[in-house]
Amino acid sequence: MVLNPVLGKLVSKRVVLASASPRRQEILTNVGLRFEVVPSWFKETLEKSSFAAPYEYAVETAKQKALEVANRMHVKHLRTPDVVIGADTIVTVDEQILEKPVDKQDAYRMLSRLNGKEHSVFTGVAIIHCSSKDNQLETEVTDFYEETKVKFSDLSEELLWEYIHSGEPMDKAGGYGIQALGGMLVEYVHGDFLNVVGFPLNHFCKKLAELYYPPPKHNVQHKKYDSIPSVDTFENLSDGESESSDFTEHKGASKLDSSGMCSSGAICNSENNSSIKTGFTVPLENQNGVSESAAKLPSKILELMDGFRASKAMFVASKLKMFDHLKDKGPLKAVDIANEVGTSVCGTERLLDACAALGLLEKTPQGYSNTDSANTYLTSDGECSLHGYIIHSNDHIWPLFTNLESAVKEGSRQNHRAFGKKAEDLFKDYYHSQEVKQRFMAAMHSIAQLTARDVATAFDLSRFKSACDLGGCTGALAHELGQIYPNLKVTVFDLPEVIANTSYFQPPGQNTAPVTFISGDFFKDDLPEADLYILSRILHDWPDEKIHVLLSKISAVCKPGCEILLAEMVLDDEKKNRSTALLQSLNMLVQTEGKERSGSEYRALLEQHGFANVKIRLTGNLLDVILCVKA
Ligand SMILES: O=c1[nH]cc([C@@H]2O[C@H](COP(=O)(O)OP(=O)(O)OP(=O)(O)O)[C@@H](O)[C@H]2O)c(=O)[nH]1
Repeated sequence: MVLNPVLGKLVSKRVVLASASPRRQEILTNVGLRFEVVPSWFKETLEKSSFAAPYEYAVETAKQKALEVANRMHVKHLRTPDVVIGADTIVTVDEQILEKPVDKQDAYRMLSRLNGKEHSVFTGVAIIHCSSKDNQLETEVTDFYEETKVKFSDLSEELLWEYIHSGEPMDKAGGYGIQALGGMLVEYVHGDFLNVVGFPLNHFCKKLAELYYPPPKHNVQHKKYDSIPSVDTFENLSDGESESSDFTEHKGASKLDSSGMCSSGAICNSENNSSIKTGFTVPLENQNGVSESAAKLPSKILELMDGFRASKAMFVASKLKMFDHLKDKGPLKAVDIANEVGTSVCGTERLLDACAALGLLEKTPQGYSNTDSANTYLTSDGECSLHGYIIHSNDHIWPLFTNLESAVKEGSRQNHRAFGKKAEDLFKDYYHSQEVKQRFMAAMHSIAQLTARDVATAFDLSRFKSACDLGGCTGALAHELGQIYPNLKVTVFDLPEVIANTSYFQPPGQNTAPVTFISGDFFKDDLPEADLYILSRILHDWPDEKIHVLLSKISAVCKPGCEILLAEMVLDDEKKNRSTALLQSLNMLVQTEGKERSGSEYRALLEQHGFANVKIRLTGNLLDVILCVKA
C-alpha cells in the first residue's frame, strides 16, 4: 500500500538515492519507496562564501551529489537511472554553516555554539530526472530546501562531553542526532522533524505532486500544492496512467448525507472530500471544511480488514488469466471474458468491477482493459511479471496463512493442516510433484527478476572473477550478475530436481552471459569453488542450527578474502518498522522452520564463522543485501 499515491508515480521508475545516510534511506524506505542506494562521491567542498544564503549552499551541494551519481551510473553503462535524489543537511547558527564534525573537538565546538540557543537546520534536496539521448545523459533538475528551527536547552559541559563520547555526533550535521540521544538536548522544534533528521519528506512529496500532477491550466486556484494529493486509487500507483489531476478536480465535489455516504453514493476521502474508489474513510466537514470524523475512523484498520479480499480478487483474476486475455484482446465486456475463461457472467462482472475499482483494470463503455501496471506485472508474459508469485501466493501461501492462528499457537509450520500432509523436508515438499515444483520455481523466478538488479548493484562486485549462487534456482540473479559484470563467471548450485527444470526460464537471445548450472545439495555435497558465494533468500528458510551447518561449509571452502553476499529482507534491530519483512517472517512461520532476521542477527551468524566487515545495504526493493569477507 502506498498511502501517498504520488510516491506511486515512482513505482515503475529506477530511482536512486545518491546518499550514504542511513537516515535518509530509512525515511524513504519507511514510506514504501523502492530505490537503489548509490552514495555520491561528490566532495562537500563548495566555497560557502560564494552563496548569498546558507540554504543555497545546501541546495547546490545536494544537486552536485545527485548529478555526480547520475553521471557515474550513465558512464558505467549500468542502466541510466530514471530519477536520482540527492540531499544535504546543514545547521546554521550565528551566520555560520556547520556540517559534520571532523573529530571530537570539532563536535564540541559545534555543540557549544548551539548550547542554549535556537538554530536553523536546512536540508537541500535535488530530484534529477534522467534520460539518455544518443548515449548522452540528459537531466532535468528540480530542487528545493526546507528549514526547521531547533532550540537546545542550556547544557552542562559534562553532558556535552558525555554526548560526544557516545560517538553519535560524528556523522551528523551540527554534531547531533535529534532522532536518538541528541533528542535529549532539544527544547523545541519548529517545523518538519524529518528535515532535521536529514530528509524533508513532506516537502519532497509536495514537489513530486507539482511534477507529476501539474495543475489543470484553467484552474489557477490549485497552482500551489499546499497539501499532498490523497487520491487513493491504484492507478495512481502506476506510471503514465491516469495522468489527470483527479485530486484537484474532485475537491469538494461530493457532499455527505447523514449516514456518512457521499451524495453521489461514492465513498469519500477524508482529507479533501474527493470521491475515491477504495477505502472506507468517511469524513464529516465542519464549517471550516475540516474533517471532524476522519480522526475517529480507524481507516488503517478498515483497510487491513479489507486487504485479504483485495488480494484474493487479484489472485483469482490472475489465476483465471483475465489479465492475459485483456492484454491480447481488450477492451472486452464481462460476457466476452466469461466466455473466454469459462466462468459465470455475473461472477466475472463483479470480479472485473472490483479489479477496476482497485485500479488494476480500466472500465469504459467499450469494456474492460488492463492498466499499464496490469500489463507489466500481472500478465503471465509481462515485462516484470509477478504472475508466478501470485499463483504461488494463491495456491500455496493462502492455504497456509488461513492456518496462521494455529501456527502462532503452536509456533510451527502448518503444511499438515493446509495440505493434509505432514511437512518433511521443506524442499522435498515443494518438489514432490512436477506441478508444485514448477509453480514454486516460477514464483522464485518472479521475485528474483524483480530484485536482481538491485541485489547485483547494491555493492560494486567488479573485483570478483567467480561467483556461486547457492540455491540460485532458475538463474535469474546469475544472469543479471553476468550482464552487469561481464568478467564474472557465475555458477548456480541447486538441487538436481531444480537444475533439471531451469531451461524454461532462461532468457532469450544470444547476448546473455553464460551461466553454469551444477546440481547438488548445499548441506551435503561439496561446494564449487568461487571468490563470492551468494545466498539469496536461502537463510530465511532455515533455523539457526541449519544455518550454522551451511555457513561452516562455506567458511571451510572460502579462502581468506573470499566473500559472502546475502540477499534477504533485513529487519530493523528493534523489529518494529518494516512491515513487509515482518509479514514475510510470519510467512516463514506458517511454512518453514526459518524466519526473517535483523541486520545484527545476520552479522552475529556470519561473524561466528569467521566472516568480518559485514556491510548491510537497504535497497528499497524487496531484498536487502549483506556483504562480508572471510577474514
Ligand atoms: O538530527 C540529525 N541531524 C543530522 C543527521 C544526519 O546528518 C547527516 C548530514 O550530512 P550530509 O547531508 O552531508 O549527508 P551524509 O550523511 O554525508 O550522506 P550523503 O551521502 O548524502 O552526503 C545526514 O546523514 C543526516 O541524516 C541526523 O541523523 N540527525
